[in-house]
Amino acid sequence: MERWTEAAAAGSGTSVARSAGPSRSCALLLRVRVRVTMASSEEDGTNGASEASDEKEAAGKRRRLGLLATAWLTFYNIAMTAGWLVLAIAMVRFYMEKGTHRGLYKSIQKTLKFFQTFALLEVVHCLIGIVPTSVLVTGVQVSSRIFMVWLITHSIKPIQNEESVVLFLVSWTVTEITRYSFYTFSLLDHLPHFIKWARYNFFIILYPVGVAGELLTIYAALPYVKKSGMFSVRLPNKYNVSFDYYYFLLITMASYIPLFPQLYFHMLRQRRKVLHGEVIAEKDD
Ligand SMILES: CCCCCCCCCCCCC/C=C/C(=O)SCCNC(=O)CCNC(=O)[C@H](O)C(C)(C)COP(=O)(O)OP(=O)(O)OC[C@H]1O[C@@H](n2cnc3c(N)ncnc32)[C@H](O)[C@@H]1OP(=O)(O)O
Repeated sequence: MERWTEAAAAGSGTSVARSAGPSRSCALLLRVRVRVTMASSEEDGTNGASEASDEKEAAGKRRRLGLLATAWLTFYNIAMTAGWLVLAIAMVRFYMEKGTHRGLYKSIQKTLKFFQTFALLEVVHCLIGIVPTSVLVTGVQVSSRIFMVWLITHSIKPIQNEESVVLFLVSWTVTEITRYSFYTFSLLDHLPHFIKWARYNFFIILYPVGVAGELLTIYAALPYVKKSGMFSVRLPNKYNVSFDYYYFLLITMASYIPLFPQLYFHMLRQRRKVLHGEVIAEKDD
């Protein structure tokens, strides 16, 4: 039988770490979640009491979040789950009808662009403190997706039929259906175990597969970018500034090396915390 308690490790003893103000996500507060493992619910006979306290905790969490924020997040997560589901259905239908991935991106691009761009709001959610997530981690995750959608796949038409595009599209889609439905059911206090399990297990495979798809797609774009000189600014010009998109892409690819492991290990820590109740001490930002 497990029960969660949260304590701020700033020497303040047992103050609750989950406050919903902007300072929540920005303060360098060390959040420590302590799992109190009880001998067994049958032995101590506290099963009912513990369930009641879980419910109280959930109700307290909702109160702290505020009705408006909860309503907005519920709407947002339902809309995003629906959007990515529409995308999944469109991809499966396309493949079943055409039997090839060629033309797939073109057929789903509008939906993809809309919902992936809408996800910029996630950074706003962190900034205003209505979700307890790091602005930095969310920012890197969302900006790399926006970059892939707008500055790579949308802008460089010849690569839209690459197999690697399918690789990241499928990884993103499965991930997002799971993730947004996880948030929705959590907010509604009816989280099926399978969704929780999927949220914190699928990423183990989908994250590397998605990143491989992204890197291979950028790699495929390099010759076109070099040849066309797109998004590049050459000297001489009146601002005396030069920018080479080709080298920018090489630097971006290299930046996956330090950044991706951080996101992956963040998710592994979340997994240990949520599925196995391990004690985690982590800086929020
Ligand atoms: C300009 C160019 C820039 C280029 C940069 C290049 C470098 C990039 C390198 C890395 C590239 C990565 C590319 C990504 C590829 C893919 O996505 S591949 C597919 C697989 N992907 C994944 O599995 C993604 C996994 N990532 C995520 O889940 C998130 O993006 C995250 C930010 C990493 C998630 O972290 P976090 O939010 O901390 O985890 P959770 O456990 O889900 O949430 C923590 C708590 O926050 C609550 N919450 C969060 N969001 C919401 C919400 N929308 N609604 C309600 N609640 C929310 C959540 O419930 C948790 O609360 P508690 O349960 O109370 O703790």
